[in-house]
Amino acid sequence: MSRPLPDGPAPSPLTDRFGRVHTDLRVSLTDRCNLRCTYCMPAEGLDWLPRPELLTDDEVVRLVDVATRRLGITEVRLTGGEPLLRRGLPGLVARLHALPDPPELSLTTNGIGLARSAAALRDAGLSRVNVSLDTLRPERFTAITRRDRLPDVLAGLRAARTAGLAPVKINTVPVRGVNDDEIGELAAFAVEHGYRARFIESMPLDAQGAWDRDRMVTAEEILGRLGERFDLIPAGRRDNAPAEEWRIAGTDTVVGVIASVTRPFCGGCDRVRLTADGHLRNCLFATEESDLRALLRGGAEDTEIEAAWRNCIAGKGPGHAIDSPEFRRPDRPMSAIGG
Ligand SMILES: Nc1nc2c(ncn2[C@@H]2O[C@H](COP(=O)(O)OP(=O)(O)OP(=O)(O)O)[C@@H](O)[C@H]2O)c(=O)[nH]1
Ligand SMILES: C[S@@+](CC[C@H](N)C(=O)[O-])C[C@H]1O[C@@H](n2cnc3c(N)ncnc32)[C@H](O)[C@@H]1O
Ligand code: SF4
Ligand code: SF4
Repeated sequence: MSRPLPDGPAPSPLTDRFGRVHTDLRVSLTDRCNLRCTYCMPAEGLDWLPRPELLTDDEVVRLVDVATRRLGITEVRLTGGEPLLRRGLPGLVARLHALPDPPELSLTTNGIGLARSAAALRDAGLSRVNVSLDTLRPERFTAITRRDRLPDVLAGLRAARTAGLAPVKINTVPVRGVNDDEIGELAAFAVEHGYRARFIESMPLDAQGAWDRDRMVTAEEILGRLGERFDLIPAGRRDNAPAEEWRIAGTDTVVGVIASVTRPFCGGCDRVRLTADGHLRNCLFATEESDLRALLRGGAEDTEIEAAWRNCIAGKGPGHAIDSPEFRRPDRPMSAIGG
């Protein structure tokens, strides 16, 4: 939505050739991670970006400033890799919150370290947080993430709720034969503790290229599992958000399904992504990027950054083509794009 500015014209919307208006920016703050989820990256990790290649805090703030003042971006989600690994994150959040046209700020995290930082992040201006959790069973957690950190994640969830980073949403990627039998339990856990639960179809974006459609648990199956245990009342979809949502009858708990593969929502896509090394991507599955870091470090004016951004969005395709024979994985995996 266009908003008037105290010192200039309202930003003109960031519209692509299909008429989709982009208001949601996802910013990856690092490609590093302290977990090794099997559906995301290999046990040995990846060749992390060298630190000088990462955008500095000043550079992130400058790009978000341009995006909010000139391009109509209203929401910014901080992600990664694991964004809580970024040093001084509350300070960066505070700077983004203090911009002339501050966006709504949210965070997607694996929750490790959130127990320590939730209150500081809220005080800095973070609105809400989504925490990834694939199982409630310690041994299974270690098998899925290759790290023994379940208590840290649960403590992070509690701290986020206590800090009022609401709603706290849990993101679960069910994998057949691994944790798909826990869908009902995870939803019951959300009811008991006042979280929202979302179940995500896995996508061919793991770094090892091992994604297998047959191991992906479909939205239909997820809803079948939930339906065995609960009555679900449709709650619709919030604007262009990926999650279709239901309220669990007799509770205030909302559960969602993100069916990127079997029920793609590309027709309403309002997202653009900035990688940790400053490359703009018009789609999770984009095969081309626009190097904003080179512009920044070359001394570009705001107008040049704005033009590059609009040009990137102008080249956006209709959506992913996971089911097409021509489908080609992007060069970067999910953890390096910013999920
Ligand atoms: N295909 C596709 N999937 C997406 C996109 N954005 C998010 N997702 C999927 O949704 C999952 C959860 O993303 P989150 O980072 O929690 O963000 P979100 O669901 O947009 O967050 P809310 O604003 O709280 O609804 C990701 O892991 C992706 O699998 C997108 O633009 N395209
Ligand atoms: C890439 S992670 C980055 C943020 C943080 N490390 C986390 O796990 O929340 C963002 C989201 O992507 C999801 N994700 C990772 N690999 C995925 C895949 N192959 N398909 C679908 N979602 C995936 C994770 O479950 C998580 O909810
Ligand atoms: S899903 Fe998130 S926590 Fe898991 S390995 Fe990927 S980036 Fe790390
Ligand atoms: S796959 Fe691309 S076009 Fe489709 S919703 Fe995701 S980012 Fe948007």
